[in-house]
Amino acid sequence: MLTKAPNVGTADQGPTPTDRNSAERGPAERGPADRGPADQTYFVIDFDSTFTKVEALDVLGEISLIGRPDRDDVLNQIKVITDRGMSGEISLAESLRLRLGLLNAHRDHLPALIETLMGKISDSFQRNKTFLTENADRIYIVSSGFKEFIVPIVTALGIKEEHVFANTFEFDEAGNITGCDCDNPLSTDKGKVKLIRDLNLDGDVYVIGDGYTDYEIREAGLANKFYAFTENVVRPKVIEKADSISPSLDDFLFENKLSRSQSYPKSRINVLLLENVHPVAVQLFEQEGFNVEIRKGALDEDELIQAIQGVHILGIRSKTQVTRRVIDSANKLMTIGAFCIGTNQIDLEACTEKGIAVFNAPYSNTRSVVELAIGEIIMLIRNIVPKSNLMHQGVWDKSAKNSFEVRGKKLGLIGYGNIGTQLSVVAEALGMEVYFYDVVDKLALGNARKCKSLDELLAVSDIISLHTDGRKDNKNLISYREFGMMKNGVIFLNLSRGHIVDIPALVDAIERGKVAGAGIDVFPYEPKTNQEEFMSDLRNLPNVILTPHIGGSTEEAQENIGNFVPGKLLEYINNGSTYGSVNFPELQLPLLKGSHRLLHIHANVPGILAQINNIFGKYHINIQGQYLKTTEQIGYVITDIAKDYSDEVVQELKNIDNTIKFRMLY
Ligand SMILES: NC(=O)c1ccc[n+]([C@@H]2O[C@H](COP(=O)([O-])OP(=O)(O)OC[C@H]3O[C@@H](n4cnc5c(N)ncnc54)[C@H](O)[C@@H]3O)[C@@H](O)[C@H]2O)c1
Ligand SMILES: O=C(O)[C@H](O)COP(=O)(O)O
Repeated sequence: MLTKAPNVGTADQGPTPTDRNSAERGPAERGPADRGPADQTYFVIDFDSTFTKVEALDVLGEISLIGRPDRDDVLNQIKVITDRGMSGEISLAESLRLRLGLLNAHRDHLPALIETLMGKISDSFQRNKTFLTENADRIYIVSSGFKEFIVPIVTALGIKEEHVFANTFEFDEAGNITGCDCDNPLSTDKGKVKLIRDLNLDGDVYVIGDGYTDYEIREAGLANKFYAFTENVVRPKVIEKADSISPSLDDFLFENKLSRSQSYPKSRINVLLLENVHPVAVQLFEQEGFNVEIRKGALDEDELIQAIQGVHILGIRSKTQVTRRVIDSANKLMTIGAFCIGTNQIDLEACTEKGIAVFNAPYSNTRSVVELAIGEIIMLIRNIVPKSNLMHQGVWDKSAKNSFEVRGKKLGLIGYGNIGTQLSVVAEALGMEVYFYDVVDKLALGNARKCKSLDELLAVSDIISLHTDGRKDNKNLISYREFGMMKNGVIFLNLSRGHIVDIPALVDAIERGKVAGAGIDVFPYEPKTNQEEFMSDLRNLPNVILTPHIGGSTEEAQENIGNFVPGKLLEYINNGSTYGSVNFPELQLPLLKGSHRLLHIHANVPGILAQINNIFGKYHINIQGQYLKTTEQIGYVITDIAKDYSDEVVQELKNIDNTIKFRMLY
């Protein structure tokens, strides 16, 4: 059932994963409680590389040095000096003096500088304008930069001008910047310390910045905590001094339970990508602000159990076995992306029971498999492999014996899904007669003929290609009996899943000449990494093409998958949409705008929706949109509500019997 209400729009939210059974106080539980700071709490915020993504004097140099032949060289010198000053290697006063000397800047350069900086405000500061505005009384910008450009930038986000403490430029009569006001403590070493001492803030002080001079405030005992801000720049020397690291302002606000734009800071979302997933996927997750860890090969069960701790999003390909033990031990896992078609390597039942949504890429590599199958069919029926091997040994064996055209041959496809049907069409274009057998009644494409049974297909085909899915029941689908039913000299291909073919039976059929040529891409056991030796009785048999599970391994397919799967995972994480999930009720949700979205995953038993709505009724909460979909095992209810609600509502929703997972998005 799907119920829907209007007026739901966009939002930029992170997830708030909460496992009902988890003892840990999860972020979802914090949502409505996250309000303003206690009285007499002050936030001291740095400007360059914290409030903005850049160092303003670097940008000023880019403007003021335009046309100078040594521009790049001078800019580089400025950057080096900035970094040395920021990490405490040289004094602040020295760093300022050196940089101003190199800049050759003029008053007329300032409007362009301000315009550039306006576009370089740190993303998380832009997102949290409401926090900055609502708490303007307690926020101080303290910087060794210059008021001339800081004030217009920070006041645009609600900061009070009188709370901006920074240097001021000195100009000569012609408007050239000649230096800075030397009486300002911020132009001197430990200037921020002097300033904060003079401010005499009466309460708790939290300092957020990327530089050593920010840490000095804490070192002097004038702040409760120093947060190293790493959204734009990571300075190891500063980090090692910090009480805490804030990869974004959202993270800082989350840590301090303050109201913020994201329900859960994206910088806290951990992604683990295994098996050489395409770099475009890494990029997509990083652009989103997630932490991404990548590993080249697959992991075994114990390794994965270790690696998955704290991971919210797992990305794998066909090799990694995600067993029930792995799922049971995953403490934060919300979703799994199979960067391939097959999902037989994942215990989907265990995932569903734990409320973990699984996605795959059902189409992105199908064409690649089809092309490889066609290529192999031609190579095998022409007996090319032995001929090529002989040529490498210097043997010239020109003959037409056992070499045939594919035109007019009968191709039997077992499994007529996304790959089987495409292969059917391409094979017909080459003049082959296509037969197929599928357990599901499928529409025949082109002139393909449907077989009533597997046996019928086995008996009629000159070439047999396997394209069934990897469900457990298909283990040894093709064994001694099936090879026995095939024509003598059949060409046999398996580019689907290794366990579907009984390898001893295949070896026997090849050795007896029943199978004249075989193309095998998938194996019951496959090496975990490229370093592991491939062991198989299929090695060194005549006219057998062995490939290392590369049916879908083309640049095009991998890039397509690398784009497709993160798209699905991000929609789920950011919006709750499950469209395309292989184990969850599928819901394509509208983007969220202006409301809070509560996502409730539960065992599919009667009465849960009524219980959820009773709670909303009890607390007089107006539902702006509600969506429900169920599968046999689970139900997924999404409710968009107005922002104002209490902790009790969340607690009661989580306490409903049979709740599997609950999270909130805003
Ligand atoms: N070698 C590779 O690199 C590579 C790449 C992509 C896909 N694959 C594998 O190829 C296979 C096919 O992929 P797809 O995208 O076409 O899958 P699909 O799900 O679209 O199609 C599979 C078809 O097989 C049918 N089927 C299942 N069991 C059957 C049986 N016992 N007898 C007859 N029909 C049966 C299903 O009804 C379905 O129509 C999958 O196993 C997939 O994992 C391998
Ligand atoms: O299921 C698939 O798509 C194929 O088997 C390809 O798997 P891979 O991504 O591990 O190569």
